[in-house]
Amino acid sequence: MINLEHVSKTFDTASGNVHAVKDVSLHIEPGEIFGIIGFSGAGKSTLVRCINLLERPTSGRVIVDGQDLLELNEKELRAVRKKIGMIFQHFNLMQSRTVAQNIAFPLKGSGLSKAEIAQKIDSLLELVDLKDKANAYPSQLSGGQKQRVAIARAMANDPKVLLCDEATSALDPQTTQSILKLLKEVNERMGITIVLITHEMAVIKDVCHKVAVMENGCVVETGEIVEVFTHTKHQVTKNFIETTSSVSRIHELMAQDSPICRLKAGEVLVQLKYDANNASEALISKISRDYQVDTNIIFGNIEVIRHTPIGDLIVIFSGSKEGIDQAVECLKTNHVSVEVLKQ
Ligand SMILES: Nc1ncnc2c1ncn2[C@@H]1O[C@H](COP(=O)(O)OP(=O)(O)OP(=O)(O)O)[C@@H](O)[C@H]1O
Repeated sequence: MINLEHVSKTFDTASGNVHAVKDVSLHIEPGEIFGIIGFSGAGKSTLVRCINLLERPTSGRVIVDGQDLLELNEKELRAVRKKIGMIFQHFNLMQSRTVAQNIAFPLKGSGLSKAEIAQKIDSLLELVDLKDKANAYPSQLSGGQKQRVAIARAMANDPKVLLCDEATSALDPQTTQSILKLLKEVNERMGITIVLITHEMAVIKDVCHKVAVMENGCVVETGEIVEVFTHTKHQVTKNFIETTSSVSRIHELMAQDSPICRLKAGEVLVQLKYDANNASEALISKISRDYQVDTNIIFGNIEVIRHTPIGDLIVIFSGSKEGIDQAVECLKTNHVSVEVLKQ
């Protein structure tokens, strides 16, 4: 659906060049919810704005639904942009217009009759559950309701793609959940491809199928969400995942030299990560049997991401050095991620 090929964007500023996006290539499948996560300034917004050419890349290709956007003239680009809706952190609603007028705005020049537009607004209000607010003004709405209006407006032209730039960052956790649920519904019911920027891993975990992690203008890691959570490659990704997991407390406990992670001679403290396909319980009894390695589970966490249970365990292995090495190898061969924290 969306192909970004070697996309770079450099801003020419008074204080020199800013390389906001550096040689990014991404492939986003139709119907996918694709998350882009990174800390402030990583280049997320610039990259997403390259998808509808709100920013023109300095180099590279942007292909949406088979069309190379950089080769289109203004008129062709306007037509393509209608099929790419966008929502923003601060909603960008027109304050002097009602909810219904805001939603109707993108339908100007669409050729639809007044009755057809009224019907369309009605069904969009129903979709975002705001039927009773058609004549309200944005100032009379809560943040979550404003974002619902923005979603309805972005959907007015039946887009194929919806770009969400920090769409939940200004909302409280409960409202965030309700907006994410609505985005999931839009994706599942209408098959709309969603590209979602955030700096919160919890948002990615809740709704995305795939994720790209950005740092300093580059994509440093990308993949299926379960794979990225269970076989994390890059330190930035680890830092983001730690914000959503209680298991990361182990690092604090180690720094405090807590008694629960003090080791006796020959013991090793490890973190195991696994998904439902390689559940570690059976493997733990296997390594105990085959290599005489005892496993003491200190604490752990199991959560369900994209219908897949993902486990994260902190354990102490005790046994011979050779036995522990073989046990670690056995776990890795069975696709359990093993990180030695202390030995
Ligand atoms: N129009 C612009 N002119 C000059 N520099 C810009 C412009 N837009 C963005 N930048 C710079 O590009 C870099 C990436 O910014 P961008 O907004 O894409 O990052 P981000 O990851 O979305 O950050 P945030 O989460 O804070 O929005 C930053 O250093 C920013 O200052």
